[in-house]
Amino acid sequence: MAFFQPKILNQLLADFPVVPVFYHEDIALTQNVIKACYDGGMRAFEFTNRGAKALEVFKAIYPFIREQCPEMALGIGTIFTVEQAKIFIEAGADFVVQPVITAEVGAFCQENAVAWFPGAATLNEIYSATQLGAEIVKIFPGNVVGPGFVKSMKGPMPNVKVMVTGGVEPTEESLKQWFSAGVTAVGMGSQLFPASLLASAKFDELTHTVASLMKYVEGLKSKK
Ligand SMILES: O=C(O)C(=O)C[C@H](O)[C@H](O)COP(=O)(O)O
Repeated sequence: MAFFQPKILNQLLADFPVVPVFYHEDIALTQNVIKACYDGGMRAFEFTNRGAKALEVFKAIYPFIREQCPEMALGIGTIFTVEQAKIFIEAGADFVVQPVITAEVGAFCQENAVAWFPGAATLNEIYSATQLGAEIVKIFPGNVVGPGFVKSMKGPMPNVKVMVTGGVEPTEESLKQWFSAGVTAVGMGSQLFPASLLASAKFDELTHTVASLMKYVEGLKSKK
């Protein structure tokens, strides 16, 4: 059973609206990354199902998070099937992220009281996702559609909440553009965790970057 129920998770994303998206097969490195993100103020972490060791690493980071980062939710991304959703939910996933919409995955998450963030890149897909029960729809790939897409989409669908991922840059300018376009949250992966940073193991630097991004977003939200 998920530690964070969907309603609480959705609020957590709205309150801490920058979500790190990460995969690595090294458990210790992944734990260091998680702790750095937590210390910098992030409260939801998306680990992606992108490699053969995804389940093994997930099972190791779950207890680490519960012990060392008690206010952080752990989700699983890159889920396509119910079988995949099932094994990660059994391993403790608080939320399930998809690059696509699989209605059966949505239904399975709802039956198990786990927050579900399906991926959409068109208005039809966004609409379908909400009809299937998604409270926050992931817009992916963000760098392809751009902030203008979110702004225009909010015209006919002002109440739909979106989290954009894919190519989101960890800079103030990029955050300003996305949040002023109307996103509820953003996810960021490769640009927040460049290979050079992971190789140098400068986790203090990561905490510092995360803290300044979170502070900047807090400022953007309070201006609204
Ligand atoms: O597959 C999923 O379920 C995902 O969540 C996809 C990720 O959001 C992006 O791969 C992150 O993109 P970058 O920030 O460009 O690294």
